[in-house]
Amino acid sequence: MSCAGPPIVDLANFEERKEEIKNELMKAATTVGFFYITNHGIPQDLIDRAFAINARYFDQPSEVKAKYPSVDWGAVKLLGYEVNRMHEGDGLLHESCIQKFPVHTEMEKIWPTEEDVPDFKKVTMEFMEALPPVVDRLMSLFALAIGFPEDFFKTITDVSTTENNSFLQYHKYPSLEGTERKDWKEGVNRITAHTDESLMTLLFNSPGSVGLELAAGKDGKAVGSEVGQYTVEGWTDCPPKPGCITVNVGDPLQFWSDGLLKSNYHRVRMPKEGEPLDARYSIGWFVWPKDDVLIQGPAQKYPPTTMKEFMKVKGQMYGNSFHPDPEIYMANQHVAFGVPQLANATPIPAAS
Ligand SMILES: O=C(O)CCC(=O)C(=O)O
Ligand SMILES: [Fe+2]
Repeated sequence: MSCAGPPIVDLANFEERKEEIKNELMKAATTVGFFYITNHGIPQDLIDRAFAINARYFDQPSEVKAKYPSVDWGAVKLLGYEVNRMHEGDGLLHESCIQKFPVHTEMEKIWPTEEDVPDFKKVTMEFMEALPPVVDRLMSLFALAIGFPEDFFKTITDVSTTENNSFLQYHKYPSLEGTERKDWKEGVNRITAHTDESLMTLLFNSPGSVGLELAAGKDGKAVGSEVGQYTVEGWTDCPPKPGCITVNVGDPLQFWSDGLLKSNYHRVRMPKEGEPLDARYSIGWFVWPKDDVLIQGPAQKYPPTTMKEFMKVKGQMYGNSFHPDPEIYMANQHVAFGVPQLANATPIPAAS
């Protein structure tokens, strides 16, 4: 097992160890912006079943997946199936589908039927229900550390109301077997460099999956602000760890903490020489604050905003890159997701 990657924070005996855990979380979140959690309470068997459903969903023929397309939905667009191609009409680089709690009635159009993907709804619901308690524990400690009441984020992210926007995203990065490495254009990634628009993301990567990288803290450097010129430097691997969930800070938490907690760049790069070319699966739980809640830290370092306003500025789901320097951040707003990789992309054959 590799020792690389962000720190591991052990959540065992949470109630008795709150102070210690808070300090460890803050150390990671204020530097790397990423950390692993262990003893998080989510049974491995449930995670395995969610991954099995993930594969079962994406293994359906395109016509089946096309029955459950994305729909515009308030400030956060998309529910349902989405694809990201290297270039219009070329090979598939990444597919995803988004699920929310059924308190959102739009979900009725999104759940695949039992015939199409048996057990999809059952397992997805069981998995989603297991996640908020983990988020609440982490966010209660971040709230205290930032200077808010312990339950500050609990109300803002409460999943039981229709105002809630948190979502689960199943990802598949189709197999690259049969493609020629020399045909991969330089700079093409399975997911390009981005920061998350969520308050916080719980990321599940299947064992042995490669490619997640992060550019942490001061080593992450945005270069250029023109479309096609944008790069980030200082990448390090963030491999999956057995029994751990990868967690990262997102943009609104950086705002809410007056820049203390870092929403750092990350990406999924293409496999290196010798690494597996098979399909890669991951699952993200994107903790999303309610649309109209005022986002501002105790020191008011950044201008106040709301999720609705922030998403307008950020533009797209996989929008643009947040930079801790507000000037660079604003300058980067027009650098759309995928543009750098699309501009020079070489086709790879479509996955079957
Ligand atoms: O698939 C992964 O490991 C990363 C996905 C990701 O960064 C995202 O969905 O925001
Ligand atoms: Fe991300």
